[in-house]
Amino acid sequence: MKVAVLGAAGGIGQALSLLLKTQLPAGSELSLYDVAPVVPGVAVDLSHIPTAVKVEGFGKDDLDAALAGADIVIIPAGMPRKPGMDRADLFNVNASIVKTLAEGIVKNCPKALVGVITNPVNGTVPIVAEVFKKAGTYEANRVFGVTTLDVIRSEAFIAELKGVDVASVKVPVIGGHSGTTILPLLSQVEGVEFTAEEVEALTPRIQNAGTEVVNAKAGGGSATLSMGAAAARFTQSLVKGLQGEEGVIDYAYVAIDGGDAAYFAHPVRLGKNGVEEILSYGELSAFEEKAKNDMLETLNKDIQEGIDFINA
Ligand SMILES: NC(=O)C1=CN([C@@H]2O[C@H](COP(=O)(O)OP(=O)(O)OC[C@H]3O[C@@H](n4cnc5c(N)ncnc54)[C@H](O)[C@@H]3O)[C@@H](O)[C@H]2O)C=CC1
Ligand SMILES: O=C([O-])CC(=O)C(=O)O
Repeated sequence: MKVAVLGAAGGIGQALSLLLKTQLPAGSELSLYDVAPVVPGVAVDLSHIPTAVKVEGFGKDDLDAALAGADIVIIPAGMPRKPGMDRADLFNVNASIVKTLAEGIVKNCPKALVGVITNPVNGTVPIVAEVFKKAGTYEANRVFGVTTLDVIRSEAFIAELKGVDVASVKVPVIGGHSGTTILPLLSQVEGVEFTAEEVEALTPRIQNAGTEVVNAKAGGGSATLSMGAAAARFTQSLVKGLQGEEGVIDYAYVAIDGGDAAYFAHPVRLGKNGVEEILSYGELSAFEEKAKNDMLETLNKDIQEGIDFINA
């Protein structure tokens, strides 16, 4: 199993790479790519951790070698937010970074499963898909926007609010990955009940949790450690699917035919080809149904911006 992390020297990239070095199956290869000159050092540093995962670092001119034969590519490359910015404000800088990296994937590992972390995820996932379409290598089941941070935050906040064991909390989160497009389905959380007031307070807390971190870091970036943990958890789901494990279900922002929008976070069953089945997110409460309908205009605009970036 070869896993490539593109943007591996950054805040998320380093946290994720550390977790992958300690969690990937024995015999895996971890390929670290970044344009920052520190990346070979990150690889040497990680290589001193005694696990059976081989780590190699690749600098800015070595994207081809970093990607050659990769089974999974995770992309946290790009600029993070500062206080006062929306994720959409990152589009201009990050769109071209994601485009370049997607072109590298087309050339070197067109069958890889690709997890996009770079914001704005609502628009960067369509960019990857459009690059693959242009090259004739697109398979919708292999491209994912990583929304796991919304899921793990929901788990943490609910366990804290309700005083329950966090390991027992499971929270579906659907939609996109910015503001109101993030929709936690609190009505479906088993074993806990929420009052209407709790739903009205907790839903925006989850939607604005990224901003909570951006403001607390006061200009020093956005979530990196929790995102590293989230991305490691999602990568493990992809790995388990590739290894043929049965019943691997996770949430991700994926292309949907005839769904709420062209891309929408759903529960998906993962397997040897990535998404084996897009599962229904089930019944929504009246509050959730309204929140879903209200978000679609923003989400569709974000998606179109990504599509237009490649095709305009
Ligand atoms: N999907 C999600 O839930 C989340 C997404 N993010 C996003 O992840 C991205 C990265 O965030 P951080 O790691 O905090 O930023 P960072 O600035 O710490 O790291 C970004 C890394 O990307 C590298 N990079 C820039 N251009 C590159 C290129 N063309 N090829 C390879 N590497 C390149 C930089 O050298 C740097 O090492 C941001 O866009 C941020 O908004 C952050 C948190 C959560
Ligand atoms: O808020 C940001 O800019 C980073 C992010 O996507 C998150 O933490 O959910």
